[in-house]
Amino acid sequence: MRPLQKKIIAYEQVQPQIDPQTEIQRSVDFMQHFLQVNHLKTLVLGISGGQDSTLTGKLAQMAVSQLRQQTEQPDYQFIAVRLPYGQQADESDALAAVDWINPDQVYRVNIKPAVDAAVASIETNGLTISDFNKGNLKARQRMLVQYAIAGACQGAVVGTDHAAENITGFYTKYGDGAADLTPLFRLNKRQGRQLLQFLQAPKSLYTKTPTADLEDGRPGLADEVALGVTYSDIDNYLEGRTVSDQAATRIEDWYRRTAHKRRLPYTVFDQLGSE
Ligand SMILES: NC(=O)c1ccc[n+]([C@@H]2O[C@H](COP(=O)([O-])OP(=O)(O)OC[C@H]3O[C@@H](n4cnc5c(N)ncnc54)[C@H](O)[C@@H]3O)[C@@H](O)[C@H]2O)c1
Ligand SMILES: Nc1ncnc2c1ncn2[C@@H]1O[C@H](COP(=O)(O)O)[C@@H](O)[C@H]1O
Ligand SMILES: O=P(O)(O)OP(=O)(O)O
Ligand SMILES: [Mg+2]
Repeated sequence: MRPLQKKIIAYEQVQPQIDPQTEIQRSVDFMQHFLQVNHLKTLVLGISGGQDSTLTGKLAQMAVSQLRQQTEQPDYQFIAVRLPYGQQADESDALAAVDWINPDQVYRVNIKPAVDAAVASIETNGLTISDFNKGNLKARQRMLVQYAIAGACQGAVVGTDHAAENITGFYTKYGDGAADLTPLFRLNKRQGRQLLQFLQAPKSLYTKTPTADLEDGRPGLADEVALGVTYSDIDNYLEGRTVSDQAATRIEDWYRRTAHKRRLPYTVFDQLGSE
């Protein structure tokens, strides 16, 4: 195994094989424990219609439903948040995901007015906000809304980050990368799919092409196209298998370039340039 591969696997804590039932219970137990020790009542998560939020949302709903039964406290709840930027092209997938999760509450906030207003205000200073940059602003606006909801409901924001996204830093810093707990951490993309299959999710939701869908000019751009490497290669790498030198180099390049996202902000005590 490549030396950096070994180091990354140790950090991401991915197992080469999993038992889906065990991992489902592990994430559910973790979320319940998190709520109880922090005296919080609500889990909040944006549901996009993609694989990761479908799985995380289902596990969050399972966690609070069981907790209500076990504790006889009715105030534990899961709030699913629909956060389209105007009209979402794959709205039907988002509705199918919400339908399957069957959340206690569903809120809907159109982020378009806030995002467009922010871009317009910033641009009055003579700056141009690129479509890519605006995409990250959308992700941050979604996070802002989720934190406002959590703040109003004794809640915590759940993140959907998992090993295959974490290793590549394929998320917006302080956007979808910001959360209070990440119950999928340790799983790669195919293991998340395994959990959805075990839970008998609609097949279309776990066979769907993963997309951040952030850019106006490239709607539904596949993560794998943006990354230049497939999830299959990333998953194999994380399971300690051999992948082509080209794929490994690409993955390790993403890993190095995004080191700043997997840590707290730099301070005067940091050795800059040492990562
Ligand atoms: N597919 C899409 O539609 C789409 C659109 C936008 C973004 N994305 C993805 O979302 C992710 C986010 O994009 P991003 O990483 O360009 O933006 P980001 O906002 O997550 O991170 C960039 C910011 O991090 C900070 N930063 C950069 N390098 C740093 C360093 N070495 N040390 C400390 N801070 C540093 C800077 O503030 C910079 O603006 C990417 O993986 C991108 O591909 C996808
Ligand atoms: N359109 C969306 N509605 C609600 N929540 C969303 C939407 N798009 C993204 N999200 C949330 O962000 C994460 C990350 O998405 P990626 O596809 O991995 O970029 C997603 O899991 C949702 O929680
Ligand atoms: O985060 P999601 O739910 O949008 O899943 P994907 O990353 O597969 O688009
Ligand atoms: Mg997505």
